[in-house]
Amino acid sequence: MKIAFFSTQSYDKEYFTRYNTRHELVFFEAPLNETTVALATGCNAVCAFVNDKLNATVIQQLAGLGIQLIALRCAGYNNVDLNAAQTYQIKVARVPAYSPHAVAEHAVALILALNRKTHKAYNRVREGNFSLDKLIGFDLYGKTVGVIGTGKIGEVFCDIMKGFGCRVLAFDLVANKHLEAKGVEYLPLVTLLPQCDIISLHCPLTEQTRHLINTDTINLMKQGVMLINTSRGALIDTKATIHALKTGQIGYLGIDVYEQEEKLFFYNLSEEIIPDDDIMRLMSFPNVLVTSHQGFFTDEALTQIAQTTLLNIDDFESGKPLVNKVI
Ligand SMILES: NC(=O)c1ccc[n+]([C@@H]2O[C@H](COP(=O)([O-])OP(=O)(O)OC[C@H]3O[C@@H](n4cnc5c(N)ncnc54)[C@H](O)[C@@H]3O)[C@@H](O)[C@H]2O)c1
Repeated sequence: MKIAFFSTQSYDKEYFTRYNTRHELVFFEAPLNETTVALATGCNAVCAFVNDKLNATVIQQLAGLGIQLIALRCAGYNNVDLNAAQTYQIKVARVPAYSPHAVAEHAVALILALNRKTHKAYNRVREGNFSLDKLIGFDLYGKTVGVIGTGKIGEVFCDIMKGFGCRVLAFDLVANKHLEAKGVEYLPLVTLLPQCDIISLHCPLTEQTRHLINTDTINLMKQGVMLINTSRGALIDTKATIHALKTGQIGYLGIDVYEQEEKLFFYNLSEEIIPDDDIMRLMSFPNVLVTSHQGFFTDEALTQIAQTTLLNIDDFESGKPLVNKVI
C-alpha cells in the first residue's frame, strides 16, 4: 500500500523506515488539515498523529481521494470525526498501547522536577551559584496522590507512586481490581479532589472529560496542589488554571499537553513571535513546567508505535480483522 504520513518528524521517518518491509511510505512534514489533504493524492491510506485534524471536511476529502484507512500512530483518537469516517466507510486503526511506562514515567519526572526544582538547580550550578535558597521541596513519602483515569498508563503511574510510599486515590468510570488489591482507593471525584497533594490526569479526552479541571473542580482541591497533565490538553480549562496559579490555589503545574498545542508543539519556534498569550503566561510562572508532548518519546515506545502501525496496515491490506480498529 502507499501511505501518506502527515506531521512527520525525523524520528518518525527513522523508525518507520527501519521496520517497514512491504509498503511505500511518503513522508510529509505538514500536518493533515483542509489545506494539506490533497498531498494524499495517489495514496491508499494516511498515517496521522495527535495534532492532525481529521474533521468531517478532511475525511470527506480523503474519501474523495480514495483513502480507505486512517492509521493513527498514537493511542488517542479525539482528533478524528468517527461518524464521518463511518459515513465514508474509512476504517480507523490506532496503537492502543505502546509502553504505558513511557508516559507514566514522564508524569513522575514532571512531579520530581517541579518538587525538587531540578531544572532550576541545573541552571544555577552552571553559573557557579551553589546556593539552595528557594529550592526546598517536600518528601513524596506519605503524601496523597489522586489519579484520574486508571487504564494502562494510570495503572503504571499508581504502581510507581505506591513505590514512593504515597497514599494513592483514584477516580475512574470502572475500578481496576488489581489496583484495588494493592490498596488504591476509588472515590467519587468530589471526594478525591480535596484530599490530594498531587493530582495526575490519565483519562482520555471525551465530551465528558473536556475541561474536567475547571474553576469548580479547582476550588475543591487543596490549596497549593500539584496538578500534572500528560493526557490531553483540553482536560484542563487553561484560563481557569492560570487564574488558580495566580491566587496560589494551584501550587505547581506540570503539563506535557496543552489545549492549543497543535500550532506550537513539535515545532522549533525559537525565532518566532508566539501569538498564544496563554502559553506565554503559563511559561512565565516559576512553578510551571511545560514539556511539548514528549511523554511517549522513548525508544521502546517509538519501536512499538512503528511496528503496531505497520501491522495494522498489513492486516487491513490482507483483509484480516483489524485488531486495533477504532471503527
Ligand atoms: N503525553 C503523551 O505522550 C501521551 C501518550 C499516550 C497517551 N496519552 C494520553 O493518555 C491517555 C490515557 O492513555 P491509556 O493508554 O492509559 O488509556 P486507557 O484507555 O488504557 O485508560 C483510560 C482510562 O480512563 C478512564 N476514563 C474514561 N473516561 C473517563 C471519565 N469520564 N472519567 C474518569 N476516567 C475515565 C477509562 O475507564 C480508562 O480506565 C490517552 O487517552 C491519551 O490521551 C498521552
